[in-house]
Amino acid sequence: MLKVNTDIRLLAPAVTSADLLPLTLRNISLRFRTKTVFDDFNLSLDNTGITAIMGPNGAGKSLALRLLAGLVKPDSGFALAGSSRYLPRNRFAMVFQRPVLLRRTVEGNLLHALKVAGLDATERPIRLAELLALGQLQNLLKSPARRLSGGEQQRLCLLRALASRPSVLFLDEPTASLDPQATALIEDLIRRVSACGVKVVVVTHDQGQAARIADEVVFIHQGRVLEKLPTPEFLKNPSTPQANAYLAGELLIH
Ligand SMILES: Nc1ncnc2c1ncn2[C@@H]1O[C@H](COP(=O)(O)OP(=O)(O)OP(=O)(O)O)[C@@H](O)[C@H]1O
Repeated sequence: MLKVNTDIRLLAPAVTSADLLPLTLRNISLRFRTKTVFDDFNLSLDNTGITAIMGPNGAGKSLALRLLAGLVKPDSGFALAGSSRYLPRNRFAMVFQRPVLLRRTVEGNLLHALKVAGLDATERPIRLAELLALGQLQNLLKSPARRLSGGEQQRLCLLRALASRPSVLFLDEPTASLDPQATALIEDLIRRVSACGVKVVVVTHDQGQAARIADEVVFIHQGRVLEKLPTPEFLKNPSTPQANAYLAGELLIH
């Protein structure tokens, strides 16, 4: 475990996230051929902490995350960061459910990310060592990234996302296929990133994970936000029958 001041030097956003909040989706419509995913979808995230997006399969969670991050363009409506329709993609970072890593070593992947983040060549080795320590990957420095275990790959993806010291971190089911120990390491990192002032938005199906790390939960069902509540309240006392059924593990088809 690194010290608090090291965390801040490593993880605090290069520019505070304050001007990017709320993250907003306004009057979004999105359809694929015959399927309408969103029809006048609205969402506003003003909480500076960790927001979990939950909901059944196909509800629109991943697409909502991608719209917020500016990775998907809606048919109509728009995303806002703060009051601006210009989304500063260089201040956003995204980690996907399935790690996508370069065919290089752990070191090669991180050095590439640090170069892209604009660090000059003399600074990169220092930051590389700090990031490796943060993710407990020092011993795997020279290993091909794609040969790592699922948990190690996901940790590397998270470190790579943090290389640019983003203001907002988007995570799409980052621990979906990981065991409890690997999940705990990722959650510890997410909590520390958030404590340093990075706005975190995470899609998860894991109620335990929401309870452990999220300050609030947004519940999406069939392309609509049905709930937006502090996590304990959502988990104990959701107000809609759909969220109750989802939390009880019932199939939500309609
Ligand atoms: N590129 C695409 N082409 C066609 N349909 C798509 C595309 N991307 C998403 N969809 C559809 O949009 C709907 C919402 O997708 P999304 O990935 O946001 O769901 P989700 O809530 O994240 O689900 P899950 O929990 O299963 O990951 C789904 O019905 C999905 O099949």
